[in-house]
Formats: sequence, C-alpha cells, structure tokens
Amino acid sequence: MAGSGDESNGGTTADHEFGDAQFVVVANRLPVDKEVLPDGTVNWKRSPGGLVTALEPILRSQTGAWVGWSGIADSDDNPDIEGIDIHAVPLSTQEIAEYYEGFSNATLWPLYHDVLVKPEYHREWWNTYVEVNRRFAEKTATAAAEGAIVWIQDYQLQLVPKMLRMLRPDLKIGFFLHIPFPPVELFMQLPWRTEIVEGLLGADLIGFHLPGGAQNFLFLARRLAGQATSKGTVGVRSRFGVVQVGFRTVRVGAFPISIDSGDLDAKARSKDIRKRAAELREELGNPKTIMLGVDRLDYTKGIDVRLEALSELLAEHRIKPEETVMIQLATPSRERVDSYVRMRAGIEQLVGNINGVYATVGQPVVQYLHRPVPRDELIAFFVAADVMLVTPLRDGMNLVAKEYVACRSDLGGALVLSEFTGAAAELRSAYQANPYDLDGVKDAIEAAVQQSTEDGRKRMRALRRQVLAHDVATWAESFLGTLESVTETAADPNRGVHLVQGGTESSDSNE
Ligand SMILES: O=P(O)(O)OC[C@H]1O[C@H](O[C@H]2O[C@H](CO)[C@@H](O)[C@H](O)[C@H]2O)[C@H](O)[C@@H](O)[C@@H]1O
Ligand SMILES: Cc1cn([C@@H]2O[C@H](COP(=O)(O)OP(=O)(O)O)[C@@H](O)[C@H]2O)c(=O)[nH]c1=O
Repeated sequence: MAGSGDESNGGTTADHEFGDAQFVVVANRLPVDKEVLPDGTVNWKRSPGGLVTALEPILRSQTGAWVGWSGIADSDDNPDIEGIDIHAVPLSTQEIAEYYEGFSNATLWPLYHDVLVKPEYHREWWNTYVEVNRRFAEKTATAAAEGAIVWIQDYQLQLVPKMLRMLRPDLKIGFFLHIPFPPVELFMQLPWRTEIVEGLLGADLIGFHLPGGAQNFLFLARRLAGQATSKGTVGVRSRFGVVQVGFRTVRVGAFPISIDSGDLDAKARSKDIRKRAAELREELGNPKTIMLGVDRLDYTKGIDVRLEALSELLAEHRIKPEETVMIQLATPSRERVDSYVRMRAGIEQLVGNINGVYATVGQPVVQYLHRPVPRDELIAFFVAADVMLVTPLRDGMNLVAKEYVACRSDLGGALVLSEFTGAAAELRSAYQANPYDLDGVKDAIEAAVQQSTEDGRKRMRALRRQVLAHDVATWAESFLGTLESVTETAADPNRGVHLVQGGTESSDSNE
C-alpha cells in the first residue's frame, strides 16, 4: 500500500514517505460513487459529470493512482477498479457541507460561471476548503513515487498545487480547470483571491479549456501575486503563457477537453444501439421531430432557456405539438444546495406548464427524467434525436455536445449550441445561439428542425471532422506532453519569452 513504509512500495525522502504511483490523478470525486442500499449492501456507480467521462479512459490506459472522495460521508473504502489504484479521501458530513456544497458549489461555482446566482462568502467555508485541500495534498504526497507526474483537477482543489509542492518538491505538478476561469472584474470579488492564485502557481503547468481563461489567469498572477508574466496571446495547445515564480517557470495554456470519440462512434454504429434507437422512436409514437436535452440538473445548463423557447415556438405555431417530442434527461446534482433546489422547482413547473397546454392523453410534448441514464441508453438517445439542444448560459466545455456529434455517423441530426459553452469555439457548424436572446434561440431551433437533408449532412460532416480529430487522447497527450517537457534548464524554450513585471494587489490599472 502506498505510504505504508513497505520497502517494495516506494520509500522516503528526508522528511516524507512516498508511494509507488508514477502517475496520479487528483480530483474531488473518485470515478465511482459509493451507494449504501437500504439492506446495507454497498454499490459503486459511475460518478456524475464530464470530468470523470474524460479522465477515466486516460487513467485506464496509463495505469496509475486516483485520489478522490467517494461521494458519501466518512468513507475511506478503496473500491477495486481494474487498472486504477484508488486512494479515497474521507470527508465528514460537515466538510461535505462546507467544502463541497459550500465553498466549491455555492461560492466558486457561481463566481466562475458569470455570477448566475449570487456567490456566498463565508469564512468558515473557506477554512474548511483550506483544510480539505491540505488533506488531498497529504494523501497525494503518500501515493506518488519519487519524481512522479501528478495531475490535479478542478476548482475544488485549487490550493493543492502549492501545498503539494511544499510537501513534495520532487514532483511534476499539473493543474487543469474544467470550468471557465472568470474575468478579472468577477474574480476580484473573492476575499481569498490572492491565496487561490498563489495556490495554483504551485503547479508547473496550469491548463484551461480556452485561451481566454488562460489570459485572465495571467493577468491575475501579475496583479495579485506580483509575478512577472508573459505578454503575448495564448494559443490552443500552443504559445503557452509563462509566469516566473522565483526560479520556477510556470506554464499556462489552453487545452480544450474532449471525449473518446472513436469509442463512441463505434458503439453508436453497433446493431444493438441502432435497434434500441429505433425502439425509442417507436415508443415515443414515431414523431416527426425528437428534440433532446442531456444535462446535470444545473442552473448553468440553460434547461429553462430551451423550455421557454419551445413553449413560445409552440404558442406561435412554428412547431406543431402533434409532430414533436422533447426529451429532457436531467441527472440529479448538488441537491442540498439552495440554488439547485429552487432551479429544479422552476424547471419542473415549466415542463408541467407546457404539457398542461399542449399534451394530449398519453402523448406529452416534454418527457422529463430526473435520474441518471446508463451510458448505452444515452447513446441510443443520441442516435434517435433529430435536434440536440445544448443551451447553457455558461459552461466550461460541455461534453454532451461532442458526444452527440460522435454518435452521428449517419450524418443525421442537428446540434443547437449556446455560444457560451467551451465547445462553441470548436463546433462552428452547429446552430449557434446566444442563450440570453430568446428570439435567437427560437430561430436556431426552428432552423435546426427545418434543415434540409443536404445542409444537415454538410454541417454534421464538418462537426464530426473536428470531434473525431480532437479526442480525449489529444487533450491528455497535449497537456501531459507539455508537463513532461518542463525542465528548468538554460535550454528551456520559454526562456526567451518577454515577461512583464508584476504589480501589487493595490494597483488600480488593468495593464
Ligand atoms: O462532482 P459534481 O459536483 O457532481 O459535478 C460533476 C462535474 O461537473 C463539472 O464538470 C465540468 O467538467 C466537464 C469536463 O471538463 C466540462 O465539460 C463541463 O463544462 C464542466 O462543467 C465540474 O467541473 C466537475 O468537477 C464535476 O465533477
Ligand atoms: C445526464 C447524463 C449525463 N451523462 C454524462 O455526463 C457527462 C456530462 O458532461 P458535460 O461536460 O456535458 O457536463 P458536466 O460535467 O455535467 O457539467 C457526459 O459525458 C454525459 O454523457 C451520463 O452519463 N448520464 C446522464 O444521465
């Protein structure tokens, strides 16, 4: 066992035990969630969200360790997962309330997503966030072998890079943020803004989905941490920014995440999935148009936007209720956070209103499932859907949009996509719309419903070219390749980058 002191499993540095994992992923969640059934039996099920979708195949292909939380209180069970050495970090009920539901999901999540709901700032939540981040850093320090690569994930763990570096200076540390990194004006609200920026600067490489996030961070590193940073624009998987932290050079880059597109493409072509897709269509009464939404039930996802658009299109007779079915699959998410409770009630009311006006007996217009849908069933839904509705008000990437495209080898279907997803930067041939412009969203949906076969095929071909060429392996290889190339030698290619001297926190100017 890592950190056990067993000679065959690692060893010790001067003041620290270390483990035997050469590659360690550190994420708030483990890839599986623990569930204790009423009869006491334990069940491990896939964790929600795109982070796990993306990282699970990477870790299976590399063999390494995964440090994370099991999703329930006070559990330090390490489930058996082939090819992945699990290191559970137990959290108490209070830590779940203050670190996960509180600071992570009622402070940072809304702050980083355009303040869609008001972030709450509580000192006790912050203190617990610091404490839990320390625990993750300590657990990682005991799992990682000497000189290992450690890849820390997401906003829940932004202090871990610095804490881990202090424990284990021998490690190569990468950090990736899966959600948007906000503009300076919003980030400056955070009472602990300097601590967060300094925490991230403990990494050797900091990755964002988009160049804009990387540039926001570079500006803040200069302003809040007073470090010298590069000035040029950051590219996609290229032209990395740098922050000079003493003798260390921290790289900052944009690495848009993706999916295992080849695997999904193959599954969607299989006979079983095609059969199931045809059955779904049949079960829905063979409507002319099946629309589909697939989301965690989160206020960032704009589920209300698409329902309101549908409602107005029906009222204006631009869409016929007898020809249309909309399926909304909504995985339960963060159900003890107030804003999520309120949002769920609002969505369910909208669904009820639409069906109240437009449904006939046995034929609802909107079919809403508030539960996770198994992977194969989801793929069948993607194959069956004529119009995929992805309308977030803000989203780091949105893997669902890419998954839909990967499943459409028949070149059928149409993707309606919010401009404010990370995916919009790559999926240019989608029907893109500004989710704050309801008329624009309605026009995009109507155009998608009415597209000609020829136009649809042309768009889908272009979308597929992008998604199949840039898969999750591209993402991981570009990030990890950059991290592995980090050397502090005179031959460092970034040595020549023009650096701008940092200011202080009290500086007023934006440049
Ligand atoms: O762990 P939860 O609180 O249940 O939330 C699930 C995950 O949601 C977020 O996903 C993000 O990552 C995706 C992959 O990069 C990206 O496509 C999406 O836009 C993001 O919202 C969150 O960032 C993860 O940490 C959570 O595990
Ligand atoms: C509703 C639903 C979704 N999934 C899978 O979850 C992820 C969602 O990833 P995305 O990047 O779009 O967004 P978040 O990370 O949640 O913010 C995607 O891989 C879906 O296929 C699922 O497996 N089952 C479900 O019911």
